[in-house]
Amino acid sequence: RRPKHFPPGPQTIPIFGNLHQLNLVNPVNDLQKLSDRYGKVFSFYFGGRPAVIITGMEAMREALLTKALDFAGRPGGVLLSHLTQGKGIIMADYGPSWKEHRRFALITMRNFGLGKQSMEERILGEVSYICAHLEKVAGQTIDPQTLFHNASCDIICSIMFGSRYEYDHEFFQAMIKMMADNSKIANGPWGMIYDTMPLLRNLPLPFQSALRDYHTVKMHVLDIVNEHRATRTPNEPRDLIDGYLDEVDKRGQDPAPFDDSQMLTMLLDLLFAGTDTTSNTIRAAVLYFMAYPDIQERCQQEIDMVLEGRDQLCFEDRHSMPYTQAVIHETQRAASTLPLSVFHCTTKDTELTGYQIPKGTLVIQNLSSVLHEETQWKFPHSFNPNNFLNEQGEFEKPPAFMPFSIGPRTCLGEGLARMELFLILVTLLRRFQFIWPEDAGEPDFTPVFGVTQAPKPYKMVVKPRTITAN
Ligand code: HEM
Repeated sequence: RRPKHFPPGPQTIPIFGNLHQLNLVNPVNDLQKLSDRYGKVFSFYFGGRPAVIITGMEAMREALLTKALDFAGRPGGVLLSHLTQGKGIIMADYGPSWKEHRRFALITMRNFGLGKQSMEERILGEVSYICAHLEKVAGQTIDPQTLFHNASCDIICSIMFGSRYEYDHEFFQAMIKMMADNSKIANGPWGMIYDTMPLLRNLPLPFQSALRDYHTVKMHVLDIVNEHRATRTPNEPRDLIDGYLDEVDKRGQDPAPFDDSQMLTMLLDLLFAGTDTTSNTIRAAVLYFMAYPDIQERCQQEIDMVLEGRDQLCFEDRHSMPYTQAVIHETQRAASTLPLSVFHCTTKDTELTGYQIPKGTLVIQNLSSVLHEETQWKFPHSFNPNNFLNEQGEFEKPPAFMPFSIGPRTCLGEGLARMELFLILVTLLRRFQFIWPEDAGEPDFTPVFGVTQAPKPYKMVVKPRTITAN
């Protein structure tokens, strides 16, 4: 039975709660239907555990901005928190350790060039590997998934480890596969079963491989940390790991909360959060370019005009490319890469839209509902860059654009991700034409659900463009 003044929701049954009312392969539509019936803030039982689902922009802003600290916790007892043991950043409890690691990661990424020339160079350097690969396969029909995953992951590796991997490196490939698999398991049916039925956790079910893979990558990253320890010069950080080791030195006898175990989880957090997210968004963008060749061509005309035969692009160029900016943002809106964000929990007894929510309640942000909310968008259900253009054709970002979430737990990598999306997609559009293969049927936009949602695997043909100087 729901507590008094708790948000309303569907009738529960023993053991399952409301789980039987969700399509576990992709629950987003079902959550939207339940909101249509019970309101923007409703409750749902995952087994015996109550969760509050937030739908739509107004309620989202009330929870994550107006009552930011009340809703800034992360839940324990779910697969992701078991993997990370509540350490690092993503699944860390709201408190001093999370705050200091988040601050450290943001400052260090800035010191290694975020917002400065060097981060642009790092990303553009990686883009040259993508272009070299695409030139080799020009005219052939290829699946771009691995290529974009490799590139996104390598950018994070270069910030953390000081060097990138060759795309065919054995460990690199294993790590990328682990991240894609774990993302699918963590928010898919097996993740739900793990989270709601603790009695099944020790059985040999697919979430066991998620736990095993996570440990394998962690051990490899530990080797990289130890190598850094042996070769570093204190106070001359080459990368994020050296920066962390300097921080531990600075803190002397009592380095808390900085230690090896926190560092490893933070490194895996950044790898995990920074790979699939960006790569799946790039893949969605290319799918839309092929499905809407007129939009692709209009971007290319704008890019050619702004760059005027210049070789190199820079992040500042985005201000002169309103249409292309609109297309990239529209991709993020339509792709809704983290449809249910990362789960939160309340840090104290609180209220939302008049309902009472006790401390420790699981909170799920339906970000996808905001990105498609009918009262917030000119064209909520179709792919249309005009969602981000005003009547003068200028780029404008509506307040309901929140793919990175909002509030104190908002995506730590937003700045990096926005720079990557712009530099990678604009360079690719400038150099190549993306063509939907003739024998591939109609493009299918149905997403594959996970912590990070992805387009279904697809094939594409690339053709090098002749850049026209204006
Ligand atoms: C298109 C790309 C990306 C999208 C759409 C995205 C989206 C998100 C979202 C929705 C959250 C959850 C926020 C919340 O709980 O309220 C999040 C958290 C996070 N993201 Fe991203 N992200 C992207 C790229 C990145 C990159 C490149 C990095 C790495 C540098 C990164 C690092 C993180 C971290 C560390 C968190 C946890 C923040 C915390 O708990 O304090 N993300 N991201």
